[in-house]
Amino acid sequence: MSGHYTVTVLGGGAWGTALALAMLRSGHAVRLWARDDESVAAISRGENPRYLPGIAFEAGIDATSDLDAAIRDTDCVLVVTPAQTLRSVLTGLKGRLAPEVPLVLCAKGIERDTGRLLSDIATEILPDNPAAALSGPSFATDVARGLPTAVVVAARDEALAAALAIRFSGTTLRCYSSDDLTGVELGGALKNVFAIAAGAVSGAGLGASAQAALVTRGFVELRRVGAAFGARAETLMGLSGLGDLMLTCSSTQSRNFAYGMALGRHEDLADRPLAEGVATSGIAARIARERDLDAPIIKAVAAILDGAITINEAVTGLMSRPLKAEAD
Ligand SMILES: NC(=O)C1=CN([C@@H]2O[C@H](COP(=O)(O)OP(=O)(O)OC[C@H]3O[C@@H](n4cnc5c(N)ncnc54)[C@H](O)[C@@H]3O)[C@@H](O)[C@H]2O)C=CC1
Ligand SMILES: O=C(CO)COP(=O)(O)O
Repeated sequence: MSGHYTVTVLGGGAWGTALALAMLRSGHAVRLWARDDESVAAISRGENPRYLPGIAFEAGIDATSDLDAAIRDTDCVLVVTPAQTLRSVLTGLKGRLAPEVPLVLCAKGIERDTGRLLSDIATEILPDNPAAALSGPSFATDVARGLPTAVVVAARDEALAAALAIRFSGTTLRCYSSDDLTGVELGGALKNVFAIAAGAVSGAGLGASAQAALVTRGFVELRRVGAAFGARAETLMGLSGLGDLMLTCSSTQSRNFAYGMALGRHEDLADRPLAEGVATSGIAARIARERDLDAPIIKAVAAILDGAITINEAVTGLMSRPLKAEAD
């Protein structure tokens, strides 16, 4: 896996910038496409004050707002815009991106209107480009600062996943590989819903014991939903699943956890940073209903966000469910 490799990152937010830096530090030529000139100029200067305030980074990312220039003769495209924008971003690549160039999906979510996983959207729109996903416990600020981080790169083609993981890994980013694309995608998408729930428990002052119970039972739901999608249990016990739950269900650095905290404290929820779990909770609850899956926490988060129930009512509902064996 040696030789010159060009990586294109689509998205100039926190995670796009951090991954571009990680790719640069792994020795690749890196282009970053952002839709606004302000971000392009800032990233070229070595900063991204809007999304990574206070972090100065090395020069070397070739930032541009010209999509064709960004994808020309590239070896790999990392798609790092929010999950609900993936369809429009990939549609913009149609007829422009060379076939066979892998698409590495780095957002964490499920399409709100269709319930589709991001790799399904990619395969629908760009069937000639193999889809992969990168996920795991990784705050953009940590990665941008060069702190040690481990993630998983998944593709249905095991050899592709392994090749990408080797390419992407560097001294501070360690990439494991997996052929369980569905499991890796679901782990990343659903942990955001549980992070909102954990944040709400914290914000509402319900105690550390309740928070631990919530995350543990959330993990059970993740495994149930995962099984319905054909995800492997061991994948969900890995970095994109348990690992990301541990990170984002316990840290105010997580935007989803912080969103939940604000919810629990009855703070204003307008104009907050991106919290992917908001969109994912509604569609995940719908999927659970349609497939008759036992997912009370997911459904409670969706109902709270819809304004259908309060946090107190959700807690009462969860605590008064029929008693049963833990393993059921
Ligand atoms: N920030 C983090 O620590 C991590 C984020 N992620 C995931 O990465 C994805 C992106 O998150 P962030 O970069 O953190 O969000 P962000 O809010 O920091 O940045 C989003 C970027 O996408 C751009 N964007 C939005 N809509 C667009 C469109 N239609 N076309 C082109 N560009 C568009 C925005 O201008 C902005 O530059 C999310 O799914 C998130 O869950 C995953 C791991 C870590
Ligand atoms: O996915 C993340 C870390 O792995 C980032 O979490 P937030 O989007 O909640 O900030």
